[in-house]
Amino acid sequence: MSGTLAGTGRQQHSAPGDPAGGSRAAVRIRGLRRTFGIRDVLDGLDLDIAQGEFLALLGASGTGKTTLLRILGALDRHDAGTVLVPETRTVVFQEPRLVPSKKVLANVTVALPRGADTRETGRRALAEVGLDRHADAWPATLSGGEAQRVALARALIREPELLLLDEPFAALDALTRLRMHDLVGELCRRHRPAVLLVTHDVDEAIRLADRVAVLRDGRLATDERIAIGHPRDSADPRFAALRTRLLTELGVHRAPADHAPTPAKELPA
Ligand SMILES: Nc1ncnc2c1ncn2[C@@H]1O[C@H](COP(=O)(O)OP(=O)(O)OP(=O)(O)O)[C@@H](O)[C@H]1O
Repeated sequence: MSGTLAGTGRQQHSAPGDPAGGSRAAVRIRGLRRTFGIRDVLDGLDLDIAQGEFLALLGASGTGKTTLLRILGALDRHDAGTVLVPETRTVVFQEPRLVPSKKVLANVTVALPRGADTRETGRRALAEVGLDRHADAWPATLSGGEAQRVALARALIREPELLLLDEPFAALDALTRLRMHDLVGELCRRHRPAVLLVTHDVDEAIRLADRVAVLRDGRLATDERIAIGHPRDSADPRFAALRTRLLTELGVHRAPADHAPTPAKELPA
C-alpha cells in the first residue's frame, strides 16, 4: 500500500494494510478534509475499504461524493488528513471518455505497456464485457451501453486493486442499467478489486454492494454492512425496508400514492 501524506505532497510507502474489521484494508482514510472557499466539503472523514470489498456511497447532491472519489484517484488534492490507497487505481466515469481517434481495442489497451501479448490481453478484456466482436469498431459507432462496457474493460485490464466508479450507470436507460449491474457484479466478484461506487440510486447500491454508506456534512452518517444472503431483489420486504431506511437517511420521505390519477383529457383537434 502507498499513500499521500496530507500537507507534504510526499508519497508514503508502508507495509500492506493492517487488519480492518478482520480484513486487510485497501483504502484507509483518517480525518480527511477538503475545503472549497470557506466550505469544508469533507470534514474529518474516516473510511476504510477492505481488499475485495464493494462499497456504495450515497449522499444528497453536493455532499462531496465525487470529491472523495477524485481524491482517491489522485485527481484532486486534500487539505488535511491521511489517505492511504493502493498503487493501482482506475476510474470509470459517468461518460465513457473513449479516445475517438482510436479503435475499441486500442482504447482498451491504452494504458497497458506495449508487449507481444497486448492485443491478446485486450481481446480477452473485451470478451469479458461481451464486446470481442467490436475490437475493430470506432467508438462513435457504439451505443451508450457498449461504450460504457469498453470503459469498464479499460479499467479492469490493469487489474486494479481499487476500482472507482463515479455514477457509471447514470446515463444509461433502465434496461441497460440492470444488465450493467449484473455485469459489474460478476466482474467484481471475479477480479476482486476494492470498489467505491458513487451513486444516487439506492436500489443500485443495495443490489451491488457489500456495504452502503451515506455521506452527510462531510462525514459518513450511515455505514451499513449488507449481510451475505441479504435479498438483492427490490420486491423483497427486507430489501424494501433497507431502502426506506436509506431514503430516510438521505432526507427523502416518500408520500404514499393515495391519490387517484386524474382522468385522461382529450385535446381538441
Ligand atoms: N473544483 C471545485 N471548486 C470549487 N468548488 C467545488 C469544486 N469541486 C467541487 N466543488 C463543490 O464541492 C461540493 C461537492 O461537490 P461534489 O461534486 O463532490 O458533490 P457530489 O456529492 O458528488 O454531488 P452530485 O451528487 O450532485 O454529483 C459542491 O458544492 C461543489 O460545488
